Amino acid sequence: MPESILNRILQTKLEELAVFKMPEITREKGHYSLKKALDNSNHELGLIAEIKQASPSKGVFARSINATSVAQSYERAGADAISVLTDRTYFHGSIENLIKATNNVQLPVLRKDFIIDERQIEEANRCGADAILLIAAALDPQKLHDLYLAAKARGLESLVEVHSTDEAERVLRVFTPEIMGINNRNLNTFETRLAVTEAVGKSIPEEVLMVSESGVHTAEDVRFLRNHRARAALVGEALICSDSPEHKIRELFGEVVRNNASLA
Ligand SMILES: O=P(O)(O)OC[C@@H](O)[C@@H](O)c1c[nH]c2ccccc12
Repeated sequence: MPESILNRILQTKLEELAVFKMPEITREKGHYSLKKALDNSNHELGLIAEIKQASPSKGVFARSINATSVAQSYERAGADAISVLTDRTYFHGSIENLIKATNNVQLPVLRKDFIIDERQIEEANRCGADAILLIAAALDPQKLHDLYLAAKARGLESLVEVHSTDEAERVLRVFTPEIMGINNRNLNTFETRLAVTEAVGKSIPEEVLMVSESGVHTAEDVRFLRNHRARAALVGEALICSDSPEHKIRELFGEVVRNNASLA
């Protein structure tokens, strides 16, 4: 059987953690709430806009980016929150990009990485992050719950990511996260289908804020997700690859607002 990409990434994380050094900085600001920001979105569907330079499936999208100006352009265009990929090896991200984003926007910032150890949460907190990603496919549910509580103890929220009904049910047997993400992309094969949100969403309780992640490219995609109970979308590639992220955000999310306004 071919080795899965997720397993390869997790192996690299273990190697990185073996030589991990905690940054010697202290957090200098309070925490923004991701949940509140998404609940209070001005869009019909909340938006977490992601700073992502490359991915194992698609290669490099943006060779050099200025994380400060990208984060600010997302904020100007009305994003409710920012996600910053910090994995270097597979996604060309960095902790420096996380620090740039948290220092330069007044929005909640999510640290997007493969988090398997409490030290990565402490690091995220020191760098000013407000939330972290916890991936069900990478952690057993009990460990995931431990990390969720370790984040919460530091004032950080967690986006708990699942890709299948089975994964969702395994997490929900242990605890009910406040925010759950349904990744439309399979992290082993990278196949991406928005219908994953439709299917897996059925097993997510009403009170959980449900975020649909990956593969959102058009206003029609946004409408589809909204019609299938998603309350927010996490969008990376479509924004990074457009000439103007601001224009793209309006194209994706503006139309939904206009449609509804015309119904009123
Ligand atoms: O670039 P996209 O297709 O808009 O996807 C963004 C985001 O959902 C994706 O980067 C992502 C979702 N879950 C992850 C876990 C690890 C790394 C990356 C991800």
